[in-house]
Amino acid sequence: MTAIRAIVTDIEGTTSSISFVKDVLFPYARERLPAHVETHADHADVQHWLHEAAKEAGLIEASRQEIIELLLRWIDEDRKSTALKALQGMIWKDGYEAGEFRAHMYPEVAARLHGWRGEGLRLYVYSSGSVPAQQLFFRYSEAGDLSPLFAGYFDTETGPKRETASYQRIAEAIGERPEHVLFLSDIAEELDAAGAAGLRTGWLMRPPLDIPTESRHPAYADFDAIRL
Ligand SMILES: CSCCC(=O)C(=O)COP(=O)(O)O
Ligand SMILES: [Mg+2]
Repeated sequence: MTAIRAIVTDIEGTTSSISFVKDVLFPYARERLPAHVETHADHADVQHWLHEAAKEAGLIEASRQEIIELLLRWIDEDRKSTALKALQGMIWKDGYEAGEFRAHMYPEVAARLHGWRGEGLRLYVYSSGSVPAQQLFFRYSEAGDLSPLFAGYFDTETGPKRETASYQRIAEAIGERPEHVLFLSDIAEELDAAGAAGLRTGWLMRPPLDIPTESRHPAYADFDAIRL
């Protein structure tokens, strides 16, 4: 078997629970998004992402209020829009820094990440959340600051998570042949795309899911079960 030299992990459903993202992070951003956009309307980055959101929706000359309503709808639909994710990340920063929440980590994740680093593997994140949101997530985790463990972060600016070309770009960016890179996710379509790019894959099926006897990607109940 080819040696694994780098691991790229998804966040939601893989290192951390879906419910932390859906029941804590998304409502926090939803509640504060209108006021955040209004009070930061003169900031260049906020203006940029509002413009990008309107462009994505094909809205011409939309008012700020219309774009805010659009973004709230996208939060409800869990749309993986790069513009929405950038704005959500800015709002979550306030929550993390005020100590209102810490990012959930499944119990074995921190020790296993430390273990892989100790074995010389390079670790990366690929999530729909923006790169700044990912950095905050691991910096303010329930298991302490895990951000020093990661060599880099990728978001949808690299491409959608269900497209093969995104994984080809990631392998190229980290300077490894795809067969030396293991991608971990809970979503079969993401793993299919990574596998088609030649990456090794690991499907996290956390309890109460049962590990099937056969599956199209190697399936694991947690990080400790992963065999490199
Ligand atoms: C960076 S934490 C928030 C994650 C997020 O916004 C999201 O949509 C989850 O996407 P993932 O690709 O990690 O499943
Ligand atoms: Mg996921």
